[in-house]
Amino acid sequence: MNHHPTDSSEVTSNSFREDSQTKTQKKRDDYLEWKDYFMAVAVLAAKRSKDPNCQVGACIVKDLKIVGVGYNGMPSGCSDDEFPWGKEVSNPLDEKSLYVCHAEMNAIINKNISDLKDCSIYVSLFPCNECAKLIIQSGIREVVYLSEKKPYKPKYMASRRMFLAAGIKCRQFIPKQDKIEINFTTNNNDIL
Ligand SMILES: Nc1ccn([C@H]2C[C@H](O)[C@@H](COP(=O)(O)O)O2)c(=O)n1
Repeated sequence: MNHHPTDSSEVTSNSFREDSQTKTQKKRDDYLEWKDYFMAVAVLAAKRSKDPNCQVGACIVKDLKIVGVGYNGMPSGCSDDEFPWGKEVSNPLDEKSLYVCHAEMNAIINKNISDLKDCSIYVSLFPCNECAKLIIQSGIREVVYLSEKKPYKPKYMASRRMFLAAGIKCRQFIPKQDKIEINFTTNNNDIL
């Protein structure tokens, strides 16, 4: 019996060709590396901060999964319109440092797993001594920071001292690229 290609078999062989083409296509190579991604999440979280002078974000990671995110802000129930954001002000009770929860503290408190043993924390600014204590006590083993302010200040020197003593790996993040772009353009028009 003679077999002539039918329309349907042509369709099948064409779609096979398309399929195998798609399969041999190389993956894109400008995707975000894990470390850049986690630091980008920390930097993005910082954009939620209402602090007029300094915005910090933190992202806690376990086995390449994000388990906590935070940024510096007033405690729950303490209105960020009413509590002071000032620094070195005449009334000592108006110092923001008395009230603000640091990004690392919020990320630790916001954790969605039972404990942070062996986690890494990505933070956009080097942690102060109070956050260093929290980081150590929570079981976090690695600190990756983007920048540091005044490393000679006792509160930052104390952090380094504690990290070293507690065996916490601490390193500065060197980004692959200076900038990443996020845009909210939708593909809605493609549907039409
Ligand atoms: N690792 C850090 C360092 C600082 N912060 C917060 C705390 C304050 O809101 C602000 C520092 O303000 P500044 O004294 O520089 O005006 O940043 C943090 O959350 N995490």
